[in-house]
Amino acid sequence: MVATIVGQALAAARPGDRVLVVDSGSTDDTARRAREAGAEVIGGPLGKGAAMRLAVSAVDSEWTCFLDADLATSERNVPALLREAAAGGTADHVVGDYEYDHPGTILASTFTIYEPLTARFFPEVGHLGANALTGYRAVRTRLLRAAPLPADFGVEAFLNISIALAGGRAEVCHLGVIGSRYRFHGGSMATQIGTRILDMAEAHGRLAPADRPDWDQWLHAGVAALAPNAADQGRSALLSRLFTTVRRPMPPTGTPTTTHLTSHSGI
Ligand SMILES: O=c1ccn([C@@H]2O[C@H](COP(=O)(O)OP(=O)(O)O)[C@@H](O)[C@H]2O)c(=O)[nH]1
Ligand SMILES: O=C(O)[C@@H](COP(=O)(O)O)O[C@H]1O[C@H](CO)[C@@H](O)[C@H](O)[C@H]1O
Repeated sequence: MVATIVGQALAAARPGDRVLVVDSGSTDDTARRAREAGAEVIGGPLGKGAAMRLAVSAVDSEWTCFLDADLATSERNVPALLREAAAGGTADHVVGDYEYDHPGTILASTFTIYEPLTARFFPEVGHLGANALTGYRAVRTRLLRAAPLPADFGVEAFLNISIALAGGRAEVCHLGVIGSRYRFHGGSMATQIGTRILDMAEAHGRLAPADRPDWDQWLHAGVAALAPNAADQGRSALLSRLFTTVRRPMPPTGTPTTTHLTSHSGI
């Protein structure tokens, strides 16, 4: 499967570009297939963000384009569309939105975990399309070096938030219909996304540490609601369950502590 996206990247590449595949602890034939397709392959640790971090340390181009390995079909060349948007506009971060080839696909953790938490704690991120956690995006490389990327699936939430906080301008680029493997990660992906946002909210003084257990509980309950449920009969039942989840009240939030600010104020 990796050969498809490598072929697209090679077709989109310009002189000086590198097409890198980080083989992050895969146990299948990914490395060989990627090499045979024409990519440079570097061995890396398990974890999506860890793989992306390694790639960032290996490039020196102005832009870095991230592409998921499991693209099976697409109407147009995905990296070429991302490059075009990056080169032709004023954005620092191009977020690739796309249609799934299965029209019933519901991005459950995106809309029950990522969207509500980001809207609550980081409203400056704004709306980044229907698939804000997309694995297809281009970022100005200097913005990727400001802080190490988290090792897990919280990496896209981290990018959306940290680039917005740094004043980077995001733009959504439409990639058409993409066919890829879709799997439920047993809640671990949703937990990683939510935990990353809550960690960042605490680190940026937007969530008081004393309130964190209530938010962890809110996250935990949301993740539990995402698991496939035998009682769901079709898409409507699943959606209805997710809507109930989205509407559950968020914990009240106290004022984050600001003692470090007053102690430096000199007043
Ligand atoms: O340890 C990992 C896990 C994932 N990935 C990359 O992250 C993408 C998305 O992961 P996955 O397909 O498991 O998630 P999904 O897109 O189904 O939510 C994969 O295609 C890989 O390119 C990776 O590099 N290392
Ligand atoms: O499978 C998908 O399309 C989503 C997750 O969908 P959900 O909202 O968890 O159902 O995965 C995206 O988000 C991950 C975490 O940010 C990224 O790493 C994937 O590349 C991206 O496809």
